[in-house]
Amino acid sequence: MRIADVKEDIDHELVSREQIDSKIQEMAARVSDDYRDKNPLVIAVLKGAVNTLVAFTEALSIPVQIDFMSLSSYGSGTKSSGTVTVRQDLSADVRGRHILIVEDIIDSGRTLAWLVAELKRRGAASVEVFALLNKPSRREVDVDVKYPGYEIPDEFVVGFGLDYDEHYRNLESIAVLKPSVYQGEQA
Ligand SMILES: Nc1nc2c(ncn2[C@@H]2O[C@H](COP(=O)(O)O)[C@@H](O)[C@H]2O)c(=O)[nH]1
Ligand SMILES: [Mg+2]
Repeated sequence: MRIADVKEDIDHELVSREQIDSKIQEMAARVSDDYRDKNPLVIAVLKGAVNTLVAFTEALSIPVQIDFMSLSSYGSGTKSSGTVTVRQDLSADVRGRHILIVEDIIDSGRTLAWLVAELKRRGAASVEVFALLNKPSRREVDVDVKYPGYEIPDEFVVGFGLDYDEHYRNLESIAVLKPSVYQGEQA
């Protein structure tokens, strides 16, 4: 789906598909070098990171395993509740594994900080992060992102896996949603 298909809901495009693909290729090349001979386990946070995971793992030149975790701190709104809930856990045992987390976006940092700590608690040998988008002005908790994507302003974005209330995930690029779409939502 393209911006033109939902143009009444979109304020403007923020990251084009070409920019997304180019950043993912750049990070995949770095990761392929860094993880050669490490047999990493790539963990994607559902559902928003799915598009990034697929493009990223296809661009790698090393074999990896893939697993998923479904975490929620947002419910159906645009503001984090601050509490991370596990909706679906990993199927893999992370003990002794080199883990690379793939995330769509870092906002407060609470989701990632929780996940990194949890994977270390479970005995991972190492835990690093690739996040396609980052809103540094919103940070509440420090997170170390070894493979950063694009820094974006404090705006609510959708597309390339990111949703508002389960809509817009199949938009091909990343765009700012018009506030009129979500104004009036429950706090
Ligand atoms: N569709 C959007 N989802 C967003 C946006 N900013 C954050 N998020 C979701 O929250 C988590 C991370 O939040 P955090 O506060 O714990 O860092 C992220 O994975 C998304 O699911 C946004 O602008 N649009
Ligand atoms: Mg996410």
